[in-house]
Amino acid sequence: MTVALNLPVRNSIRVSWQRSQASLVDADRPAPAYFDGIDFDTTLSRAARPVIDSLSSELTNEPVCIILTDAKGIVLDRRGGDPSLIRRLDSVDLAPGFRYAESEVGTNGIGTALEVGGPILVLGEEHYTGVLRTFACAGAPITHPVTGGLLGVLDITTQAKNSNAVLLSFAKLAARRIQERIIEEANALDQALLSDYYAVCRHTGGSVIALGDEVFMINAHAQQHFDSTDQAALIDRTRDARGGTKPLTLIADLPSGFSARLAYHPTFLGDTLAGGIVQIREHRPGTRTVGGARVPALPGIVGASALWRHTMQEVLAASGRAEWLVAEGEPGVGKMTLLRAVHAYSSPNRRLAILDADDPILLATASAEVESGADLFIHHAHRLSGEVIEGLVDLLQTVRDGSVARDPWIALTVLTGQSDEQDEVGTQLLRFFPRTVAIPPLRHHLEDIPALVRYLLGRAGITDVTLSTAAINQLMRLPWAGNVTQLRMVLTDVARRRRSGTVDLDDLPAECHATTRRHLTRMEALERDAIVEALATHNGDKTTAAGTLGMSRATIYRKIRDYGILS
Ligand SMILES: Nc1ncnc2c1ncn2[C@@H]1O[C@H](COP(=O)(O)OP(=O)(O)OP(=O)(O)O)[C@@H](O)[C@H]1O
Repeated sequence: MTVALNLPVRNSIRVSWQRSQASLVDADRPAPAYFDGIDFDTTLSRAARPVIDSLSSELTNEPVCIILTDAKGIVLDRRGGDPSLIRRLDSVDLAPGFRYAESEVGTNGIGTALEVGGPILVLGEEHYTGVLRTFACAGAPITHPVTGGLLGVLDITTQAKNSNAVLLSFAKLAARRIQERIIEEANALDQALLSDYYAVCRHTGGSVIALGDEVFMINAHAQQHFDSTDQAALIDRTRDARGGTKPLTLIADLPSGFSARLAYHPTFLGDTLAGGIVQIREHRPGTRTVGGARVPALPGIVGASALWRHTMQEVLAASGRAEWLVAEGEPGVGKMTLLRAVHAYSSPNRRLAILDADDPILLATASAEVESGADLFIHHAHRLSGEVIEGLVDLLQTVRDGSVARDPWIALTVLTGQSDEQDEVGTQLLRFFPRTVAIPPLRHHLEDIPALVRYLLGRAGITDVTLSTAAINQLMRLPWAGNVTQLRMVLTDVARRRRSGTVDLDDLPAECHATTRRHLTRMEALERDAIVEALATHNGDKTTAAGTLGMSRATIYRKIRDYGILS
């Protein structure tokens, strides 16, 4: 079907038809996109709920529906309406999750109100697509009363034959009522935040920042204590905490050379997050940097993030003091690599004997090495048997008693959490180690990924391949359950498939297109990879991808969400 753009219609409608045509909207079968995982705990949804509750209670079984959308036209809520109207709305996908943007379904009360930024009534034949011409829709935009930003649309839809001039007044009234509720809620949330902020300022007397939705406050103590460039760095760092619902500690590297620890605590009003309070605690100079000196570059070790440098500093400090050390962390975080590099730096003239817990002659080798004056490193100590642990305890006791010629430095690595769960024997071993350093998982220092990628590619002799910014950004969004080891394997895989040039987002293996942290079974991983492949083959078209996989549209949307596939 073609739309006659020269029909005698209102100017606003004709212009909307022209826009619809320019967007290549299918005038016969519009196909609004579907979005899963809608967040219902937003300022708009919270403010709209009671307004829509009250209006819709009067409209049950009336041929009128109230529809709320977000600023993109995605339907968030649909209420009221008799069964026949609901069926008809379902048949044109005017239902929660579908996007009623003008560019997708042509002229309509929702999309056109968003496009023109004002209220509009679209009556029957004024709709661009044929299937919508049996409806009349009045859409009124809802704007944020403080920022003026567009939040969504309140739309009233009925059948064209029931259309009535008051529809638009009704929609405008409801939109205004929602805006009033947004102000009421914002006031209450800001009050809660302000009261927490003053309480923390009074209680601590230190530097405090309050982070609200629309509010940012930094107290006088912080302004006096930090110069303007350090303040800018602090403010920048608080971005990572904004919106957090759990307490969080962040380290901020300041241009002055100091670093600060930021302790974030969320503030709630009932169940609603009002914002959060950040207390700024300065690190004593020397905790992360010795006398203001930078952490030395260690051969074979990459990473300049605050957290990674802090970790290096802790291991360096223990090794420098010859303090026996346990390095604890998830698999592949770099425990062994870091300990070896630190030892080579701190004690270049001493031999480090590296033993793995699975070594069947570990005990004999360890004794001989210590006797010969070597330092000792036991990797994966959480896997040591009780018998070997007992032998090691005896060996370490002998060393402590001063029975060996030269005091060795001894380090262990254990998997995260294992040092707390050791049995009696393990505890006896660990009591020789006064210091445990947590080696952070890669997801806690994602900012090191660009440097790690360059380093790992170079180390593998892959010099003709670089990663595009989009590909690097994608790597920096992943959970990396296998840490740096997993990153190394991904890069090897990438380089096998592309021997030179720039690796883009689509060249990354399927595991890099999903952000789920859940451990997937083999079958689930295969299914996830098949969905990623199908989406890539069909340029992200979920309906076609679902068809080729023999899935329904609803199933593919659910699986995309479950597997965290980035579409
Ligand atoms: N900061 C880093 N700089 C350079 N390479 C790193 C870094 N961290 C880890 N790697 C590399 O990642 C891989 C895994 O490191 P390593 O074997 O030290 O981890 P691990 O924590 O001891 O692992 P596991 O417990 O699984 O044995 C190695 O190839 C190592 O070179």
